[in-house]
Amino acid sequence: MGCGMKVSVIGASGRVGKAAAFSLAEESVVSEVVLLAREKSLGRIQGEALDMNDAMAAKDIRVAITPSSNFEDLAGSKIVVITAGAPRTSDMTRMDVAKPNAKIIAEYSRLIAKYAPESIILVITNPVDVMTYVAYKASGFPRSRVIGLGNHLDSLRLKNLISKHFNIHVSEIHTRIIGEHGDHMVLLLSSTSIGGILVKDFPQYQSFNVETIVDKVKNAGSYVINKKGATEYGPAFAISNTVKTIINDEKRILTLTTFLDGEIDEVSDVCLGVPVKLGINGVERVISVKMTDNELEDFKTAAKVVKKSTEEVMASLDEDVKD
Ligand SMILES: NC(=O)c1ccc[n+]([C@@H]2O[C@H](COP(=O)([O-])OP(=O)(O)OC[C@H]3O[C@@H](n4cnc5c(N)ncnc54)[C@H](O)[C@@H]3O)[C@@H](O)[C@H]2O)c1
Repeated sequence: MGCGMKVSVIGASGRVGKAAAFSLAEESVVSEVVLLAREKSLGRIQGEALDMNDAMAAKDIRVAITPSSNFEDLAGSKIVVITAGAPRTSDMTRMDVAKPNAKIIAEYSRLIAKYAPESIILVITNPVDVMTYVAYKASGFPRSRVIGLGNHLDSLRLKNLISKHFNIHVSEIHTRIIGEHGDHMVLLLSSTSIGGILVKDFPQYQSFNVETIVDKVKNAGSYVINKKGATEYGPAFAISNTVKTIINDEKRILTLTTFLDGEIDEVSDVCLGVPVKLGINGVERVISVKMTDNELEDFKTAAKVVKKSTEEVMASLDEDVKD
């Protein structure tokens, strides 16, 4: 195979997992994608792998796509993406599935620590901020190597909406959502810029309704789930984008979930979405952003809410995960 790295996806029979695996297989920096699923889903992921192989041949891409239900196949992975989890229907909150998902994440994190002890874990399963905390504790990995997709997708959704409103190319939009990947997400409006100019200085800002935009981002996932049953392409590309940033050691600043230890207004012992500098070893550092008083207040509320949920979920797990 090429000189790229091995990436594994746990939960690859699911919609986000298979879309992410497909998107990862296309990345030139990835030499092997392992599709991992439970024994009962092995036939399905074998079919997915064959189908993906045909697509790669059409694009002249040489990549190994390995379907497996054997966790020993995690060995040598640079990154392990976890998308396994109980499904969330449009009437369920992300917290409704927190406790059952925490058991799944704890179990898989231990297996990752056993078979791929040098890897970076990228958690997708919701509620992603709480699940990242569970993966951090259960794996015993340093915090730099346990990351959640956090607000990356929220921030991409926001970029899209701002691009549409101002009718300016999406690559010119610099904006960020931090906090919880959920109801307590915080739009950093004060530092949002378009082509280097603060968004508030644009004439179209007069008709820019911040509350409506935030609501649209908050409900974007449920809206898609309602229409087509699941989100796939958005999360898949947000995942492959994050993986590529790590493998290429790009040092980009993405808004991902990480364990906080007082870097932002002394918020600690909780995993939340914040801007992080990302490189080959995972999170290099948390970027402390300048916020208005209101933004900071909202961020602290998000921290409080996620911490409370995390404590509830951790209390439901075995003793050895809580250490
Ligand atoms: N963080 C984000 O931005 C983001 C975006 C989209 C989806 N998600 C989350 O990703 C997860 C996957 O979503 P999906 O649409 O692919 O769901 P899905 O139901 O299509 O797939 C879930 C996968 O988990 C597996 N699974 C279910 N129960 C399991 C168990 N008890 N043990 C082991 N594996 C089990 C299934 O077999 C399947 O492979 C969900 O938690 C969803 O909320 C997060």
